Amino acid sequence: MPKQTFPWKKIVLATKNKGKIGEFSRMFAVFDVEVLTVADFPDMPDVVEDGETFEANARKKAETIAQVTGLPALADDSGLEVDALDGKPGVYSARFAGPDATDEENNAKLVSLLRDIPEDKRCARFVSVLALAVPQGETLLVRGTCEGRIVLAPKGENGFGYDPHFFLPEKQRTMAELSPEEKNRISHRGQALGKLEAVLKERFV
Ligand SMILES: O=P(O)(O)OP(=O)(O)OP(=O)(O)OC[C@H]1O[C@@H](n2cnc3c(O)ncnc32)[C@H](O)[C@@H]1O
Ligand SMILES: [Mg+2]
Repeated sequence: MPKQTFPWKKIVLATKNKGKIGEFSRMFAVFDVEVLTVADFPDMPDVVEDGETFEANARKKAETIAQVTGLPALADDSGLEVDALDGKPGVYSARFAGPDATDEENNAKLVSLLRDIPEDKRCARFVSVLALAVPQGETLLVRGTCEGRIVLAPKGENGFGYDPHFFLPEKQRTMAELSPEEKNRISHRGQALGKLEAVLKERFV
């Protein structure tokens, strides 16, 4: 199948998260663009995610990497919002259990906080904000969400992060039980990339 045209020849993924890189690589395979990551460049600065919103952090990551590489850069700032925890962990999802927390530690903290809350009160959503920064021009921001609920027992081997604890009622499976294609079709990241694609089509075709 011929690849769909893309406004640029190259794009840099401004993320160090292997799970995100895997998902984006698959999603970008339909476009005629070379996908690079920060690992392809020596001496990339570490971006401090000190914003109060997903938008602020995504913008900072994308603009920093676009500036140092001279290429369009796509960043994703994402996380989990649990209603019973007043939207936590939110922008702190990666560091929920501490500054260098692993996925396992973050999941253990999530489970410990929700243990006494009945399952029908454990509504949650994944949020992904994508920022596309181009060397000249305004940064584009889009937001995608995916609704579900938190289960205490992890299930599934796919995905990353909170996926084994994120249950999708309409699929009757956790996010980690979906194939990579299925996850991309319904996920917060897939939704956000769809919106970005629509904005790019409007601007550049
Ligand atoms: O900042 P970068 O380098 O992109 O990588 P990161 O892992 O630090 O990413 P974030 O700052 O955006 O933190 C998002 C956290 O939310 C969680 N998360 C985001 N998307 C997820 C998904 O699709 N499935 C499960 N957990 C996800 C995951 O634990 C991440 O550590
Ligand atoms: Mg991060």
